[in-house]
Amino acid sequence: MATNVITPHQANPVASPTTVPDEAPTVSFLSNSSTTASVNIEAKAPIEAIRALFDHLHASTDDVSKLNATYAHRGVMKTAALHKTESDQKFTIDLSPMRNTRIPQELRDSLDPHGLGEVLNFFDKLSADYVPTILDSLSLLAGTDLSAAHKSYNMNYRLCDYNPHTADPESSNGCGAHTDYGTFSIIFQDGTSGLELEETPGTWVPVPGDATVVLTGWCAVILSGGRVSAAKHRVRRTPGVRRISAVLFVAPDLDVKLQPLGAAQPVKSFSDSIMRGDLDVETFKEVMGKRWRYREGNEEMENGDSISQDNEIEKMVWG
Ligand SMILES: O=C(O)CCC(=O)C(=O)O
Ligand SMILES: [Fe+2]
Repeated sequence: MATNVITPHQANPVASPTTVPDEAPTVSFLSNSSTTASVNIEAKAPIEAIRALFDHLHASTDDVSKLNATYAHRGVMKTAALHKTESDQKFTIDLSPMRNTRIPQELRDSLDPHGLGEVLNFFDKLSADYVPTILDSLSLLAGTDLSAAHKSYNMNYRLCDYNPHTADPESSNGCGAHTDYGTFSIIFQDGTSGLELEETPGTWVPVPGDATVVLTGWCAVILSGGRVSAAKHRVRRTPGVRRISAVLFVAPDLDVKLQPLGAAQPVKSFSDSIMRGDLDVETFKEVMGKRWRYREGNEEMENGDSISQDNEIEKMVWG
């Protein structure tokens, strides 16, 4: 497999000119405007297990109900795309590693043979193997140590099924344009293209379907004083084509104040409220999550609320 070099600032993601052996892992890049740091992700997501889990749940509304009952607050499997044409046309399963332990054993026993056990083991091992290394690389870009703000492993394990059988099978909207809220996300894909990065406003660059990418999010931008930038991205659907992805989201601890860390002057101009440290991760996550769920079709907005998640956040961050 070619080594894919992905940065949001590159006109075309291209195979690296350096020759790599066939078995070389796909390489992912964290990026800021002038520097890239590479992280070799050798892990391969259990795509077959993820597909099997979705197939089972699509066929068993009973198991979906049981799974969703383990997190009555928001549910675990999001199926709004079944009846809403205007929302993202995909199915999502959000597994919180903190909550996994609370899936009753009986349900684990019935879902593990359909892939759940393999999926959870994959993410648990992935986070143990890569989160510290990636935080170290990001700390170099940020010019400050980020590990102290990430002690509790505040993570989300997300599975996505861009399935042709949704309310609007012809829609190209798989996942609307957004910037992830946390520190970084690792995206695994099943070989199907569709993921795109925004290079300059309005210019979208496709990511090869077999690349594993690490994308930075808003929390990395703020904690690094603007030394790390975050890529806006989206997923386009090809009608009739199924696409499976798996994403590990890593965010700072919930009580961390979102302000530039360390003694160095920020390189971007942040809002007064960010500079004062008024906003903590938990509050930020709540604001981001509301807009996110609206786009996914899982929550209605109040009249007058902005539907554009990034505009709202940009106002909070840059003032
Ligand atoms: O499915 C993908 O490739 C990306 C999904 C994504 O960006 C997200 O869930 O935040
Ligand atoms: Fe994302």
